[in-house]
Amino acid sequence: MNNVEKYARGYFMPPKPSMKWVEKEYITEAPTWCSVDLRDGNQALVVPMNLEEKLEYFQMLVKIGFKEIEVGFPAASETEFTFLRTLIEQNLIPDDVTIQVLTQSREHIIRKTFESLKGAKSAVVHLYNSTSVAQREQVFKKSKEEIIAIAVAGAKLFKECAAETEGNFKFQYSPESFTGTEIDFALDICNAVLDVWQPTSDNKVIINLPATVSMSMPHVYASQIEYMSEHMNYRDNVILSLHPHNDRGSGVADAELGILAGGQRIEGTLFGNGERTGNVDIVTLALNLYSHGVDPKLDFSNITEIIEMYERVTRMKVNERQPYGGKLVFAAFSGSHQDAIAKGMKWREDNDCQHWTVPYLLIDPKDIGREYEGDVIRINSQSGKGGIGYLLEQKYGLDLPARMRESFGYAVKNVSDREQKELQPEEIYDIFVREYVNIAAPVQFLNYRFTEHDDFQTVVKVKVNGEAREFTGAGNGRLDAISSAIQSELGIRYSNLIYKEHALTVGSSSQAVSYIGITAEDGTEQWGCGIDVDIMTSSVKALFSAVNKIASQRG
Ligand SMILES: CC(=O)SCCNC(=O)CCNC(=O)[C@H](O)C(C)(C)COP(=O)(O)OP(=O)(O)OC[C@H]1O[C@@H](n2cnc3c(N)ncnc32)[C@H](O)[C@@H]1OP(=O)(O)O
Ligand SMILES: CC(C)C(=O)C(=O)O
Ligand SMILES: [Mg+2]
Repeated sequence: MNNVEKYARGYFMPPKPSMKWVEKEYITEAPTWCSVDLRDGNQALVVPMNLEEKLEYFQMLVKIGFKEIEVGFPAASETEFTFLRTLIEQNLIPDDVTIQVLTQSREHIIRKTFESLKGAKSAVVHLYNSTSVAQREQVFKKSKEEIIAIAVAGAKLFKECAAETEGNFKFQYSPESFTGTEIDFALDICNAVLDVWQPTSDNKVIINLPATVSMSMPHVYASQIEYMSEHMNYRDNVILSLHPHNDRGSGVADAELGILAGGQRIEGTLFGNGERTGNVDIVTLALNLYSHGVDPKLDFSNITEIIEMYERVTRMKVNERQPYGGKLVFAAFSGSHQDAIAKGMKWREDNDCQHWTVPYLLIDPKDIGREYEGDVIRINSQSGKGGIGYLLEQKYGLDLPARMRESFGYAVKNVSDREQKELQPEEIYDIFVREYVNIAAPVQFLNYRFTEHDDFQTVVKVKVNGEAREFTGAGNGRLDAISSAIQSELGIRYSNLIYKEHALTVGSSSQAVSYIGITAEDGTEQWGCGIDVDIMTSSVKALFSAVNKIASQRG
């Protein structure tokens, strides 16, 4: 790749850009959203959607809350035309939703477009022609004046057709390839169209400034938008719309800075489907606003359902790292992230938090229908005790002592590392049970009885390697008595007994769970867990589990 001299910047920075948008810190209210999924998105698909698919998609867009929807390019194909007729004739357009259709500035296409709109209560009719240097020179081979004439002729025909067609029509004009157009020429052509349409406060016109191909860094696009916004005639009666594509990966940034610079309306698609690298992703834009505490006026509370429909009817895939929608965007595999998330969640439970501040999670996954369990803390060899412990606690109600979490964390990581795979919660639970719970070999605990005088005396029935035996011992508590019986009968010494117990609130609520940690003579710490309906028995089982780990290592 050594042809860099082949390339040069092809955009036009406005003269003396004032860049007032830089001083604005954030977007204070949602723009008007216009979905172009069924037009720009559809025209980019390998197999464009059929009638039923477009209908299903339209209904989902309505459910999400879009009030403006570009439903197609009616003159393009029979399916496009029939789709629009179906929406109108079957009365499928809610009263508060305005449909939009696109047309080139060519007489027969404009006439066909208005024909398709017969009977529509209201619609935005969208006219475009290309204005960039490259398109003027190479495609249209026309002067600036001739390009303006194409736009003006279309604009005039719009008025004529609208007058002949019953319905309430709003007009929209796009200088297509705006980002490769000299800024003053873009202004001239928009003003020429506005002169024809004569917008008023009751009948505003939409001027849509597309980054048909994104060519610059976002601050340039924002400066172009600000320039147009400040210099355009009839500005009060113009709705300034933006239509970013994502060629440089900056569609979202273009849209956000463009809004700061004066854009009032955004055209985009769900998950950024669209020509080449796509249109700007409205899910991201809307949820970015949401994350700042600004109501986006779109509802993505069931993103899974939206993705299911989107993938089925477009035959596209939502990338796993796609902001908000991607399967992995809330997932934390790495130990320190999991630990911080688990602590952050706990903090929220324990404190009266007004705002969401959980580390690493920009928004609460639950707000868009994602689950903490399965979507957030996921376990592999990069994970740590915090996340693993959190998962055991959330899903199985097992609240391990801190030091046991550490020991268990390493056990789980080792399995994941060895098997080179992610571990599911059930597999983690199985490892826990296998490693710690009610371990009965080589010593199988059967039952105990106590007598109490000055201290507690016990007789514990066990089987050692299958052979029945009775251990006896005494201590100043029941567990202490059993512990001394085990140590003297088995000849095993340990110290630093750590004990924790709680009721099992997940699953069967009548169970008690105990955890015991002991330090063997060689200094290693061993952990055991006992689960039983009786709390005393659960702690004895926990002790035997820990002792069995020392005993089995001893051979
Ligand atoms: C950036 C965008 O997304 S723009 C929208 C793009 N979407 C689409 O094109 C999808 C739907 N389009 C179609 O189905 C077809 O292109 C149709 C039906 C609209 C037109 O079909 P055709 O006339 O057969 O073909 P085509 O689009 O190639 O026409 C090109 C001609 O239109 C002219 N033209 C293209 N766009 C425009 C326009 N916006 N205004 C006026 N003339 C235009 C070209 O200069 C060319 O002229 P020429 O015949 O003198 O060379
Ligand atoms: C028709 C126009 C608005 C378009 O889709 C674009 O320029 O990308
Ligand atoms: Mg486009």
